Amino acid sequence: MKKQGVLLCNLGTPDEPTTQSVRRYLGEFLHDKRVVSISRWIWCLILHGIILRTRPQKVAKLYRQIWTKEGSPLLAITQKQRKKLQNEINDRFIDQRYGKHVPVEIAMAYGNPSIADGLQALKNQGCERVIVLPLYPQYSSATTASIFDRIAKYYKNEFFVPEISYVGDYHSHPHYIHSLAQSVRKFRERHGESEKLLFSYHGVPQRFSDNGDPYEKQCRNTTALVVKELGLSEDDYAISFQSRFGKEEWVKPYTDELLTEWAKEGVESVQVISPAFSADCLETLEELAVENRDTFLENGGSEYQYIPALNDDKAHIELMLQLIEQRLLN
Ligand SMILES: C=CC1=C(C)c2cc3[nH]c(cc4nc(cc5[nH]c(cc1n2)c(C)c5CCC(=O)O)C(CCC(=O)O)=C4C)c(C)c3C=C
Ligand SMILES: [Fe+2]
Ligand SMILES: [Fe+2]
Repeated sequence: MKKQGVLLCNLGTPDEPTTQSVRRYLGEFLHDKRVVSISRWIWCLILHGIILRTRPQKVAKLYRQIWTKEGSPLLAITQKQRKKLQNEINDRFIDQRYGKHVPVEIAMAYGNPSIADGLQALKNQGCERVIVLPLYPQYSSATTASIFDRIAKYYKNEFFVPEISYVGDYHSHPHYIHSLAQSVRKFRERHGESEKLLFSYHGVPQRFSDNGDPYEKQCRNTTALVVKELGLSEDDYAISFQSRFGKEEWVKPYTDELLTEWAKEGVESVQVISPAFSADCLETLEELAVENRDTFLENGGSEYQYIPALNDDKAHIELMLQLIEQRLLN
């Protein structure tokens, strides 16, 4: 029986909310061809000449607003997810079912702990089979595939490559859909209903969809499935895309524009959920919960509430466990 291990992956975050640390993180992130694919020399000129000179200071200020005692929310939440998942694996005697201890490690595509750190930790524990779970419910080449690239890069220098089982996406997994629907229901039990429910996803350039990246389609499908489970009608909800970066066209509608339109049309209350994020981070805690809230209220809306990501909720850990158990070999 092969010893098996799990690698929980996410995007990554700076080590500190300082200009220097954010510059290092953005430098690594924005050099990835999966994220920005324009001609290298043109992009390096723009990146080093403009973006890395101006953006880090601005973004570090935003990180300082969401930073916690435990560090960046994205990393702190991923660490909690790991701990709870490991406890579940131990408590349910999954180890015994699969013969040997099943360790769970975390890794980030950019920053720390890196994909190489995570794979090295599993190697040190003797894993001959690795289940990679990118915590991106919807597949995108900018996210899921960039983790795949880093895994391949790590093994280029290794003599032994373990068997790898890779979770491509889980955008329509029944337990994921149910967990999202439950999170809306529970939020509404506590805070009451809003006029509109907005499903705001991190966007990608329109070019991605045109070239066959299934991300947008999967976001739309997740929304349709959650809406069906909640029994909402067309007027009750909408889908939108946030976090645009750069000058090209991104998939539409844009979250900030839709919120402005709604507020101007007289929509008074909105609740926003962001299903592409498995952990709250800068894009939800600052952009969605603060910036977009201001946009809605400044344009005439009166109530705006953000529904937190699934984070380390019991149902989310259960979903991860199901995704892993489907892939563990006896
Ligand atoms: C959830 C899926 C994500 C997709 C798809 C995605 C695509 C994508 N992102 C950028 C550029 C930036 N994203 C940034 C932050 C960020 N992005 C995601 C997730 C997805 N990105 C997360 C979880 C985070 C938050 C990280 C944190 O530390 O909290 C940033 C950094 C912040 C900033 O400078 O604004 C950039 C830049 C592109 C270009 C892209 C698709 C091509
Ligand atoms: Fe460069
Ligand atoms: Fe992003």
